Amino acid sequence: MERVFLEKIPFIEKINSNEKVIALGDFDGVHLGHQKVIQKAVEIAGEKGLASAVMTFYPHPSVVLKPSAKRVDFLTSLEMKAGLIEKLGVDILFFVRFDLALSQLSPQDFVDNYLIKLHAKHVVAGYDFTFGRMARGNMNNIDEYSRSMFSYTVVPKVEMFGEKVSTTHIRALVAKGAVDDAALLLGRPYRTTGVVGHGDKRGRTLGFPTANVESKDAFLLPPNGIYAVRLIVDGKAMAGACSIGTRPTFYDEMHAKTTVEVYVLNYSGNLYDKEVSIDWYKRLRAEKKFQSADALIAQMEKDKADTSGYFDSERAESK
Ligand SMILES: Cc1cc2nc3c(=O)[nH]c(=O)nc-3n(C[C@H](O)[C@H](O)[C@H](O)COP(=O)(O)O)c2cc1C
Ligand SMILES: Nc1ncnc2c1ncn2[C@@H]1O[C@H](COP(=O)(O)OP(=O)(O)OP(=O)(O)O)[C@@H](O)[C@H]1O
Repeated sequence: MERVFLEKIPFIEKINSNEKVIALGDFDGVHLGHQKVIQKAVEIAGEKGLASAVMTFYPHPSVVLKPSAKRVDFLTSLEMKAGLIEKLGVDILFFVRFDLALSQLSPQDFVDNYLIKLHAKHVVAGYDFTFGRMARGNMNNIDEYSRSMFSYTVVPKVEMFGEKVSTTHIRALVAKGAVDDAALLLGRPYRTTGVVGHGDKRGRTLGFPTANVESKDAFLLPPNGIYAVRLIVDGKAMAGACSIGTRPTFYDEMHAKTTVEVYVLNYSGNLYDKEVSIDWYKRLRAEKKFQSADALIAQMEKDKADTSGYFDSERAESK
């Protein structure tokens, strides 16, 4: 898949002249609704013998339109988003720089300067997609702006649990720890990425060495607690119990710092400085302050058993 960053109009020299079917949207999370929109574009491109493309925006429009609300709750980094879109069979991914100037374009200027210039022959978006200043352009009036240069398809609402599958809903689920429900809407487990740093090295003295995962991207993290996860290292997925929290057994509130640590089941080896991903499957319990290290160890034994139990039953179900 070709990745093209479009910084400023005119960017015409960057564009190949292939006629395209373009799917439009922000696509944070690439959830089931987004997948439907993108798959539709790939399918129509196949039928018409055109190239398939996705147009997305960076940074996220809310970063520009509401700078006061510092966003730290993205479901996917730019890199993850691109990887997921690539898997859907898309030929070209356009990242359009979203700035105030872009937000002020009229719907007609957006259509002229982006869709027509990029040689769109067909456009696909969800039923609630909007474009142009004050969100005046939408899928009911897009035809008025198209200059008869492209046709279009509107993807109807994809629903689950009786409501629209949306990034807003998935963020709310992750934020309350319902990572199992979030996975149903994403079509895969919720994933965060990071690098394994050097923790306090206390874990091994407790008999539970942990990989402390430090993220550079502004991912949304589930709330403090213990989770059944898979840690992905060098392409290999390993079951683990993940603790996210301030370790109240060892640190008082004054010294509390949130860490994300994974105890990988049945593993001994060195994970320091590795780039890893965490797939979040199931919240097991809240974080607690224990009266002694021994009491914490007893609970961690139980967490380990609960994690094994969770993945055993998951395996049995998928057979
Ligand atoms: C499965 C698991 C459950 C944990 N549960 C708690 C807990 O309930 N309370 C707590 O204070 N710390 C908890 N921890 C965090 C431990 O205190 C932490 O792993 C230990 O202090 C080692 O820290 P270090 O990796 O920075 O050396 C848990 C860790 C794991 C792996
Ligand atoms: N559940 C859905 N069903 C059909 N189309 C959808 C659905 N969710 C998103 N889309 C479409 O996918 C594209 C990208 O949507 P967008 O990134 O705005 O996400 P969203 O999930 O609707 O997010 P938000 O919760 O922020 O409104 C748009 O064309 C949008 O209309």
